[in-house]
Amino acid sequence: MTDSELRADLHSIEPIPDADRDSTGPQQMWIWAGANIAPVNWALGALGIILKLGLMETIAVIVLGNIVGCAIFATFTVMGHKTGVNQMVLSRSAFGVRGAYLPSILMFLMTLGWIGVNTYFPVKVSMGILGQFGVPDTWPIEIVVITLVMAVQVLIGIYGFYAIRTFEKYTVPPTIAIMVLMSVLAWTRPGVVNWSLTSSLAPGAHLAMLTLLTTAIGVGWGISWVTWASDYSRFVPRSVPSKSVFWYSYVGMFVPTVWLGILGATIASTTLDTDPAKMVSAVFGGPVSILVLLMVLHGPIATNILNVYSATLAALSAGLKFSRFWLTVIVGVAGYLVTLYFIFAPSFAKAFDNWMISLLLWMSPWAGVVLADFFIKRKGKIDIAELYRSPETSAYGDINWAGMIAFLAGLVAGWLVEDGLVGALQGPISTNLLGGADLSWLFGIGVAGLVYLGLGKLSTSPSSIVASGAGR
Ligand SMILES: Nc1ccnc(=O)[nH]1
Repeated sequence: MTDSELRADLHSIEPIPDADRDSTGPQQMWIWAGANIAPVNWALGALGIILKLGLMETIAVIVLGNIVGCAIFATFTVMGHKTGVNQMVLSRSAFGVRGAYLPSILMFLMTLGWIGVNTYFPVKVSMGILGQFGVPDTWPIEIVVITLVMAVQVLIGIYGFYAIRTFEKYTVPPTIAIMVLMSVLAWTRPGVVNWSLTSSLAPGAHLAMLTLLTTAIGVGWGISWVTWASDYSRFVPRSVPSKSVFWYSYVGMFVPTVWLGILGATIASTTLDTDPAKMVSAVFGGPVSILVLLMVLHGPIATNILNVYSATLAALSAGLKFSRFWLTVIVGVAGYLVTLYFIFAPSFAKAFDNWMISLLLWMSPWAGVVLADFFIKRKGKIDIAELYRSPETSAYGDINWAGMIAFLAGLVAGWLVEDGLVGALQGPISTNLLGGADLSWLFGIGVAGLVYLGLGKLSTSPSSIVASGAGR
């Protein structure tokens, strides 16, 4: 596959010209719904049960957390819609042209990790279903399944936005139908759900776990998508109001995330296990399992095509210039490694929690800085041409130290009040003063945003001059 074959249907990181901005609100909704009708979203709910919350409170954490988290996410889609620019180039206005290389590289690496995370579940479920047909669950067969799933998702992903939105538009509605069928089966059959499951934790540990899971599976889920948001909303024309971009993206992310989280929690309430293969074979047999297999295989593809596409944009935004061929190789290899890590980890639930908590640690302060810069400091007005000038000449500067310092401050603040499952992710304030509560996402965003605005008041950086003369 060469660059020229793809160029026609693929934009890079330049602003999308008005003539090419032909996406719609509903398409944005299908994109985010598709990305979240993924089996990994079952894990969100199952995680609450495995880490010993009761069923109803797990459901409450998922619902209430996502009301907030999806709003934070949807706010970021507005940025791309207003400017036509992808998320990582947009963050140059807060971090400087080369300063933004830092989040771009973090975003690139994290995205490769997600590809592996998303591949774990479908591989496990496929093995469970194949097992019902007599195929043994051995590691060579797992490797074959991982390879097939990885190959398809990487191929679609490198085709870019137009392939993605068309794929999601047609595949998401039937997938939703399967999701509904699964839910009806799971929720109406006797013995599948233990509705009265309550927490076995002592009161103090219980409260700490509620806050930890609010970060990991509640508010954190929406935040975990913010660095992708504008990459897709930049294709929606200016004639569509930003408000409708916000709401379509919100609903697209909220509904499947919450729904599948609840489905995962309810099934886990009796299996008490996150092993998705066990979850599926415990509840669905025969022909239904084939449908479930289809949904399960669709999920990672729908998610990972976004990951592959946005990983490319992040790499380009970091100034890296490598061919699509090498990108594909890197993506494939990294995806394999992370998938293997999860498959061989003794506890998927704990590995997944560590993954979520540690990536939110940098994403929350990043989000705080970017929100404060775009919506408060610049009031939504960006001088787009300046984002693309050389580091020496751009009005946004080479490295904006206010952005960097605020990011670091938010990172430290978030860590101090974080309480993950391993020592490195347990901050002293949380363990010593807060009884183990985790408030990392909130302090990460809040402290980073406030420090950024505070530093802006102290100095008149070149960028604040541009803000007043903003144009498009
Ligand atoms: N939560 C996620 C964010 C980004 N990519 C994913 O695959 N998942």
